[in-house]
Amino acid sequence: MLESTVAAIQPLDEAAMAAARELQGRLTKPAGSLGALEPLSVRLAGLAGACPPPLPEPAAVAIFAGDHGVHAQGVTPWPQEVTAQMIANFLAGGAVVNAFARQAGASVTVVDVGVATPIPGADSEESADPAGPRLVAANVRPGTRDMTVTAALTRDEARAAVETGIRVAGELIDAGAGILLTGDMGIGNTTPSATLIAAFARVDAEAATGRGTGVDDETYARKVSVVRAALARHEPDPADPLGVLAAVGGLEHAALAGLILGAAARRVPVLLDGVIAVSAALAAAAFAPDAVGAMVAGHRSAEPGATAALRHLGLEPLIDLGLRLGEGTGALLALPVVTGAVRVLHEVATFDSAGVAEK
Ligand SMILES: Cc1cc2ncn([C@H]3O[C@H](COP(=O)(O)O)[C@@H](O)[C@H]3O)c2cc1C
Ligand SMILES: O=C(O)c1cccnc1
Repeated sequence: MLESTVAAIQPLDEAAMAAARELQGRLTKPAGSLGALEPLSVRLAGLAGACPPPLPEPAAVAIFAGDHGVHAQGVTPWPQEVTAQMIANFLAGGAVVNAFARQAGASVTVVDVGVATPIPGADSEESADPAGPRLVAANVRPGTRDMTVTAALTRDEARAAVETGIRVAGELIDAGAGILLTGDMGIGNTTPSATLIAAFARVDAEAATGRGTGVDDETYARKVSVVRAALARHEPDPADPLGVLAAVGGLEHAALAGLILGAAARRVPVLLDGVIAVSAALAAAAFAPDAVGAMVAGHRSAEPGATAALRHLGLEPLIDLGLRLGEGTGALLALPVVTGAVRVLHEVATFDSAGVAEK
């Protein structure tokens, strides 16, 4: 499934992009006045192979959740159980991602791809709201292994998680989604994110590592040395993305890479959230460079590694609000910007049709 998905990812359609550029030039506004929205609309036309491209509706957030063996190294102040507890919170609709999803009109799908502790209330018989958040049980293993000691995952485990992401993308698109948004939950996951960014974007451990949920100076220094130790132990080869994900990734990172590949193969845009998402996007781009055409960077996370990853991908984030939460929150806040970029091509009059004089 991974190989056939990668093979299905094709370059953007040049004719549709030319048509969108030409249309942008005829709309009743000075050329270029919509800034970053104009090249975004052109790229989405190229992705859809149509001008105008479809409005990116409805939106679906997929939150991939997993735990991390490297938690044992003291890289986060939060207990591992918080991953499972936050899943219960997502399913009850009480997290920030739920508030923003309601605002944006997006569905929420939570995928347990490798949580280590029981999800409170997950086995309850209570009939869930069919329109409410949904849990997909796809646990590959209860958390990764500690990457400072051994590979986090076997190649087969990493592949299973990637293929879960591809499958979820296909299911959401089959159910009608016009855009996918990445979400994550996994206590400790900014550490593998930093390691993936250092490996793929070839930046130093310190440049790739941030303070995550707000660690103190001592924990930050430990975190950088954990990233450095993992890189030294595994010497991950960016030309072998499955190997990199297995050595130093997380199950949610692998699944997010799969979601991105699955969206790109179906030519549906995927709106990236923060540092976890962009580290997974580096893996997706290593599998299939043309997958970058389907990626829209929602926001600039406060994590320094996110900026390094976006630079490597050649993506400019749409918004920059200093967010450092994850869950899909930054992607959801950026969604109206993406919709606006496309809506312009559908609804704005041309100088000709509106009888507005040109300069
Ligand atoms: C209550 C709570 C809710 C969250 N929602 C997202 N994250 C975010 O923080 C975690 C990564 O940070 P670190 O690597 O420092 O542990 C991830 O679970 C991420 O999604 C949360 C973290 C907490 C504590
Ligand atoms: O950038 C993010 O998404 C992020 C940053 C810190 C902690 N969790 C997530």
